[in-house]
Amino acid sequence: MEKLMIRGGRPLCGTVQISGAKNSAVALVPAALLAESEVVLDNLPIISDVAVYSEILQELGAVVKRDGDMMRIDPSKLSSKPMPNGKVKLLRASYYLMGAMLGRFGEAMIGLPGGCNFEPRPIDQHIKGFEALGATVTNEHGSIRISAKQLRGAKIYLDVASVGATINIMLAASRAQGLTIIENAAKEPEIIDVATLLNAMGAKIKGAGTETIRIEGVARLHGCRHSIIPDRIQAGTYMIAAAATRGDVLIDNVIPKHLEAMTAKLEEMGVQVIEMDESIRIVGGPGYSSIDVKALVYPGFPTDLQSPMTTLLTQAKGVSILTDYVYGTRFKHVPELARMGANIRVEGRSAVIEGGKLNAAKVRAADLRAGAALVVAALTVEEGITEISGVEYIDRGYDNLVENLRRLGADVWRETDLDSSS
Ligand SMILES: CC(=O)N[C@H]1[C@@H](OP(=O)(O)OP(=O)(O)OC[C@H]2O[C@@H](n3ccc(=O)[nH]c3=O)[C@H](O)[C@@H]2O)O[C@H](CO)[C@@H](O)[C@@H]1O
Ligand SMILES: C=C(OP(=O)(O)O)C(=O)O
Repeated sequence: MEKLMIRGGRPLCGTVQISGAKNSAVALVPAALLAESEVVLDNLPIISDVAVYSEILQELGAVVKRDGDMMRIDPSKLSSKPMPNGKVKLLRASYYLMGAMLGRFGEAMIGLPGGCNFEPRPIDQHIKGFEALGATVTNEHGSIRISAKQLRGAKIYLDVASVGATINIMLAASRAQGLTIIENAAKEPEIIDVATLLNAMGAKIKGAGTETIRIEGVARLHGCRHSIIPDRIQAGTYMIAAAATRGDVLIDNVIPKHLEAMTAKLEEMGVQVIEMDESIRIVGGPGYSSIDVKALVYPGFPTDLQSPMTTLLTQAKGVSILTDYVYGTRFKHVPELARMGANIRVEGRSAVIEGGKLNAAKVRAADLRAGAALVVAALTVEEGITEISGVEYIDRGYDNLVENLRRLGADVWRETDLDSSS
């Protein structure tokens, strides 16, 4: 295992290129399994979640070729195979194999997903959707077995606007007989990206990005070429890091519309945000005001930016309150920030943050965005070196992090974490 070493105190300055979105990529790669010929994905992020997914696809018999940010997936020789354990346990989004394999073969046997377990993350709405489509779903020793002689379109109301359930139902329903209507669907941009890919493969999906999605099932899907949308969470993290270090950073290859909640909150604090067509410039200032933030489903402030935003709020004057209405206990970054001198208390689903300087410390990333919060914190520290272990979580979602930060002037490097290997 490795750890990140950061000597902070330098304002980030320059330009950073944002890669394709993790949460799109981990859905688009399994979506390709529904095609009967080659799918080419461009602008894929180089992150461990995608690397693991490509290994899973090869175990299932797909031919996968990767060249930088491009991946060719030929699923024509794919076979239906149970995947109870192994790599599916390494990432959360392995649940998309359920919808993809069910759509392609009428059956799937997949182990329960792994990934960042910052709190219990049920998949009851995914299962409710598969059952509504006519599948039988059983839990066998921690694996989900799903089978259907013939998937049939249905009207499905989601109790919560779940990103994963919306996409999983779209995947399976693309190959069902007749019309599926998802009500109270999630509206995240990654859902539109998946629908765009599926439609390019021959699916008939309308309404993605709204709360009602209509999917007219088709008999077969074919290959295509698709470019993945930019990662709004990665972009938001760099926006936060630029503001926290009082820097001046141009964040390039973004869709500013996807970052409206982030932009609004930064402006409210007193950060200068300049939006262009495909980039956003952040100009930090000497002092920021405390604010309240509510993490909500899209287009609200994203829960995936809640942890790094907590760090930024330690740099504001006074008391800020950050409430997470999506994941009410996603606060594993808080005790680690406290080791760095932060004054934060968790009350119910809120973090109450009092502004103040942070110190260097040895800290541990317990999940992906908790890791991002610690990286931003370390960049603000004026004296000493912060050591962040648990880098494997950060590598799940940040393409080229160390190089990007170095190009922006940060003093950051990786070292072998001898403590974790002993
Ligand atoms: C791979 C991927 O895209 N991950 C994202 C996805 O996760 P994921 O798709 O797992 O998150 P969901 O949108 O499903 O979860 C939203 C809320 O619904 C609840 N819920 C969800 C499903 C279900 O069957 N039952 C249920 O109760 C969850 O506990 C949570 O409180 O959306 C989350 C919310 O934006 C993000 O934090 C994750 O980065
Ligand atoms: C929670 C996240 O991802 P996942 O759902 O893949 O664990 C995230 O990206 O912040």
